[in-house]
Amino acid sequence: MTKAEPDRPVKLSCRSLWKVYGADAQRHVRKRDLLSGDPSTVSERLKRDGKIPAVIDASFDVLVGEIFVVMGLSGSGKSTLLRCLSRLIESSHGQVLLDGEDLLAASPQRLIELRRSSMGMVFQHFGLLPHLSVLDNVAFPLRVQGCSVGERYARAREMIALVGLEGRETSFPHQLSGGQQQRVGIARSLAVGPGLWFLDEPFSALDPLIRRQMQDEFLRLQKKLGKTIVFITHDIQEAFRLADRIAIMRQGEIIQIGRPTDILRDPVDDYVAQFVEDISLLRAVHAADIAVQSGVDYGPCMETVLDTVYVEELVAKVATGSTGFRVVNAAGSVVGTIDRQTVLQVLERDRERRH
Ligand SMILES: Nc1ncnc2c1ncn2[C@@H]1O[C@H](COP(=O)(O)OP(=O)(O)OP(=O)(O)O)[C@@H](O)[C@H]1O
Repeated sequence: MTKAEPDRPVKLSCRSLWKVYGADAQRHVRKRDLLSGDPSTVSERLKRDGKIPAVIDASFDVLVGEIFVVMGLSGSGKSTLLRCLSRLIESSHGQVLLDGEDLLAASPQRLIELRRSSMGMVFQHFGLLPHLSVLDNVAFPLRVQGCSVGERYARAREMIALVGLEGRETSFPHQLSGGQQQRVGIARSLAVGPGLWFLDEPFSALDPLIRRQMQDEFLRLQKKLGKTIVFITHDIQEAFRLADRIAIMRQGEIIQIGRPTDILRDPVDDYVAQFVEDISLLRAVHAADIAVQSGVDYGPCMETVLDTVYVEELVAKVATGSTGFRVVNAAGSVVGTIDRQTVLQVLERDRERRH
């Protein structure tokens, strides 16, 4: 298996993926044409020929256990990319490897198996079966897999509890709010225990408050489950809240891939810089990003914090008297320290870039 980081194997690998729409594109777009020049020139040529290059030469790796967010404006190609990755549609060219297995070469039978056992999918429109109860909706994919009644109801109840819908097992979709329906969709997609989870704008039909709650819920679930996730959104705030890494798409091309803090610090061009100008550094930079290996003791008002907390939290602590921080990871090992001054510098930098 390829390794992008020493201890994080690659779950999903996408190599030079293209999807071109248009009359007879599948027949008329030849692979050698796609490879006949630099991708931007090829894509301009395709457009002149009346084709729509929806995904242009996309390459990236998604690591085991990471939330990989694909972000872009409407029409930038996000859904098309996701559909090519899950092979809901056929790409025009490229390679998609799931745990090293070439998905684009998989037989229809193998694809069905993979979809049933290894991939979960959640879409914006919840896609629940209206005539089935919550319990039966969640148990449905297990029925398709051929699990016994006892087994599938037990698992479905477990998933319903996981998404906080205990007590609503006998309700029907129309009796639930949008947020609750999406929870059922999430429970259903998790029922088969997929290692890879595709989410296409799962919260965008929800109003802002519920959306925020669902994002928190999603992060809580992910902490527990540690799935590998490809998450599509057009909402930059959502992308920055959820992502381990973000891929930014513009007109079919991925123009930057990076951790939220790297994108903020070093946007690849003015387009990306404008996109992220409203994002607060305080909610994008984590303690781990500014910790240094110094071993300095900042005295009795030094606090211990997790490496995943945002600087926003550190600012609040500094305001109430903290003199510095000892930063630890989830296993409790010290990864570094942060002095009060560094926290205040991030605050200052955030003020400068937003004024
Ligand atoms: N079946 C199709 N036939 C022709 N063109 C298509 C088809 N599906 C998508 N497109 C075009 O491909 C481009 C990318 O569309 P896509 O739906 O992937 O974008 P998106 O970023 O997901 O947009 P949104 O956020 O609005 O869903 C658009 O120009 C769209 O019009």
